[in-house]
Amino acid sequence: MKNFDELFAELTQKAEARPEGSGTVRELDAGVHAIGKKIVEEAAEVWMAAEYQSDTETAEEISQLLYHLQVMMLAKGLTPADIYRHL
Ligand SMILES: N=c1c2ncn([C@@H]3O[C@H](COP(=O)(O)OP(=O)(O)OP(=O)(O)O)[C@@H](O)[C@H]3O)c2ncn1[C@@H]1O[C@H](COP(=O)(O)O)[C@@H](O)[C@H]1O
Repeated sequence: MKNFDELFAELTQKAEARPEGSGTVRELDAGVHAIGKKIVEEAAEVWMAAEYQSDTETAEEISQLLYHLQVMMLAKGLTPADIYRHL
């Protein structure tokens, strides 16, 4: 189990090291447009899960949305601190 900051640190490291087989590297290479589409898709899955599926499934979809938001943060050079200052 990891928290938001720990996942961001892991993804930052992946973006720098570019290990073979990393989905994060693949997604970053696809660019902001593709990442944005993934965010919209995952957000819709959160909505559908919240209305029609279990709390566990909803939590899983939310985790996937958070992951893709973090990939977008990396693509744009944003850090968690850039986000937290708006919360
Ligand atoms: N937390 C996640 C995570 N959440 C979601 N996803 C990806 O987001 C997609 C969501 O799955 P879905 O079933 O909703 O989508 P799908 O349409 O079936 O999948 P695709 O065909 O779009 O790939 C999958 O492709 C997952 O690989 C994630 N990919 C990686 N992580 C974590 O990120 C870290 C780095 O991962 P890598 O860069 O792949 O090493 C690891 O700790 C992973 O656990």
